Amino acid sequence: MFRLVAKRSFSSTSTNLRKVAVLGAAGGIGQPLSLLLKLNPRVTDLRLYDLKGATGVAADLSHIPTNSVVNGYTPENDGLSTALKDAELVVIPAGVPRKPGMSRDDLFSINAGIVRDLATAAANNCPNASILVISNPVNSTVPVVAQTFRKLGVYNPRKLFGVTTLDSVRASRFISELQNTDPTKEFVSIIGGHSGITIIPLLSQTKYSEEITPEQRDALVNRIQFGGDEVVKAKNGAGSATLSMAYAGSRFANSVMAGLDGESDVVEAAFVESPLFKDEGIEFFASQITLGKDGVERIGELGPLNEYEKGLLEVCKETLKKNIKKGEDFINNA
Ligand SMILES: NC(=O)C1=CN([C@@H]2O[C@H](COP(=O)(O)OP(=O)(O)OC[C@H]3O[C@@H](n4cnc5c(N)ncnc54)[C@H](O)[C@@H]3O)[C@@H](O)[C@H]2O)C=CC1
Ligand SMILES: O=C([O-])CC(=O)C(=O)O
Repeated sequence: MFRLVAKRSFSSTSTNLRKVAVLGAAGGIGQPLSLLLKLNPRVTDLRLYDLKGATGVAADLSHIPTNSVVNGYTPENDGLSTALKDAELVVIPAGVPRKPGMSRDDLFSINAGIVRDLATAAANNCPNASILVISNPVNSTVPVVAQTFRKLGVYNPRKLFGVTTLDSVRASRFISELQNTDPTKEFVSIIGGHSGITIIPLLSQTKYSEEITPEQRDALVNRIQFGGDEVVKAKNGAGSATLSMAYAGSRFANSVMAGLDGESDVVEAAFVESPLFKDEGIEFFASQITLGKDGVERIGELGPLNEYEKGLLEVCKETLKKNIKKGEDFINNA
C-alpha cells in the first residue's frame, strides 16, 4: 500500500549560515574536499570555482540531500567574483602538485602567482573571510596572501591560515602504527611549517616519550616530515596526497567554522602569523591555536622541548625564514 510520508525538514546544527568557497574545486583535493564540505551541516552555501570543470562537480554534488546549495563557477561571466561574493570561508587548493624529485619549493614559481590572483579576488569580494591556504609551498603561499591583503588594506592576521592539518593527521596514524594503538586517540603536537625539515613533531610531549628509542624516534620524525614524499613516490607522477588532504582540509575547515560558531576549546595546528619567534624575524609559524568567533583566538606556548627537538627547531627556523621572505618578496617586489 502506498503511504504518504511527511517530508521532514532538515535542520542544520549550525547557528549561522555559512558561505564557503573552494578555489581549485575540480582538482585532486578539490573534489573530495568539496564532497566532505557538502556533507558538513555547518555549510549552507557551497561555491565551487576552478578554471574548468567546477560546474560539473557542483551539479554532481548538488544531488546529495544535505542542507546546502552548491553552485559551480569558471572564469567566464566573472565566475571568481561571484563565487567569492561575501563568502565567510575560502579554501584554496588551487595550483600544481609535486612530481617525484620535486620539492614543495619547486612549485613556488607557478603557485605563487595563482595564489596571489585568487587572494586579490578574495580581498575584493570577501575581505572578512577566513582564508585557508592549502596550495604549496604553504610556508611561502601564506605570506603571499598576507602581503596581497596588506597591499589592499584588508589584512586580518586572525583570519589567515596555512593548512598543516595533514601533518597532524599523519603523525597520529604513524605513531599508532608504532605503538599498536587506536589512531583516533593519538595526538602529536606539530610545530614549524609544512615542508620536510620545517615540520617538527614534538614526540617528547606524547605519552610515549620514555619508551620510544632514539632509532624509533629518528625514523618516526623522518616519516612525519617526509610523509608527503611517500605519497608522491607511490603516485609516480600522478600528483601528491589528495584524499588524506581532503580529510585534513575538511577537518580544519570544520574547526574554523566551529570557532566562528562560538564553540569553545576548538584547537588545531595551523601556520599563522605568530608572536612566538617574531623577534627572530619569523612572522609565520605553525603551532596549536585556539579558534574562536573572530578566527585565531589564542596562540599557546610550545611547551617543553627536549634537546633533540630544540635542534630541529633551529634548523627549521633557518629554512622558514627564507621561505617566508620569498613569499613576501614576490608581492613586495612585483
Ligand atoms: N597543505 C597541504 O598539506 C597539502 C597541499 N597540497 C597542495 O595542494 C595543491 C593542489 O593539489 P591537487 O589538488 O593534488 O592538484 P590538482 O592539479 O589535482 O588540482 C589543482 C586544481 O587547481 C586548479 N587551478 C589551477 N590554477 C587555478 C586558478 N588560477 N584558479 C582556480 N583553480 C586553479 C586546476 O585546474 C586543478 O583543478 C598543490 O599545490 C599541492 O602541492 C597537496 C597536499 C597537501
Ligand atoms: O607532498 C606534497 O607535495 C603535498 C603535501 O604537502 C603533503 O602531502 O603533505
